Amino acid sequence: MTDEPMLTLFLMALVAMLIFMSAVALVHVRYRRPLKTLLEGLDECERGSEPMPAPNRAAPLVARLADRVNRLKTTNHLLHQQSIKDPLTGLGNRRLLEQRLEIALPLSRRWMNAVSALMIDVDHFKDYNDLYGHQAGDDCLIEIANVLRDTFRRETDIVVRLGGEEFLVVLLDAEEDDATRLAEAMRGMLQAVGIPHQGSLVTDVVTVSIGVSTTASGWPVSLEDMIATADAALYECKAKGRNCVTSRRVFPEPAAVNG
Ligand SMILES: Nc1nc2c(ncn2[C@@H]2O[C@H](COP(=O)(O)OP(=O)(O)OP(=O)(O)O)[C@@H](O)[C@H]2O)c(=O)[nH]1
Repeated sequence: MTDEPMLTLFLMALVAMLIFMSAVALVHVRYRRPLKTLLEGLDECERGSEPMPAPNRAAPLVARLADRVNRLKTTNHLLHQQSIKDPLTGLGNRRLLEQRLEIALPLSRRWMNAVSALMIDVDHFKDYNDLYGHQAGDDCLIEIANVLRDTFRRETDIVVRLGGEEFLVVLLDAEEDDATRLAEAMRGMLQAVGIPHQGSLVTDVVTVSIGVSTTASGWPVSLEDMIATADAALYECKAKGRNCVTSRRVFPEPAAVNG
């Protein structure tokens, strides 16, 4: 072989190698680096609620992926919010209550704080619906939810609609007399709002009956115990003629105390 074909071959190999290396560098800059940033961003996202950072000079595909991930995160957040909210009143629902109490009840027990639950039931609500119609009934429930929001304003107050015309409020670090006073305030405020209810046997406006249950400080109790006791207190209210507040203390099962 002469020198000339060898040189040509060498130059061709050099050009091929340069093309290959440029391609590798291009893939690295346009895809690998942004993808790495994207994956690091995904890890960050999983740890916190920060939006996904779009990598600098990202390849269009990678930027679109970051955008999709962010949209999915927003949708997930919205779905979660919807799953813990009552759509009619905007208050929380039972799932929210359970989520918050999972943390709050053990903490309250450890700090020896009393916890109170208020079971709130609208008086003669079936008659209200029958007289004014279902839509008016819905509006009435929304108005009651507003009175609840106005009464229970602490960040730690948990206010939910359990379903139908039943609401539950859980007050952390609230003794029986504080809880009863607040329940009375709510009952009075709703009566003062004066939503007409000509079908009520109590008075001519919408009223509520409230059963209050309070745990003994430092004792283990479950949400079920609190609801059952508040329900029993509510039953007493209804028997006494409605539009009133009755309270009871919650005592845990002996097994729970020993366990
Ligand atoms: N408008 C409306 N009505 C509802 C909703 N959920 C439940 N209800 C009605 O609430 C009424 C509850 O009736 P009852 O459980 O008999 O209670 P009540 O008539 O308030 O009787 P007392 O509690 O004993 O005073 C029923 O007529 C249900 O149809 C709702 O989301 N919207």
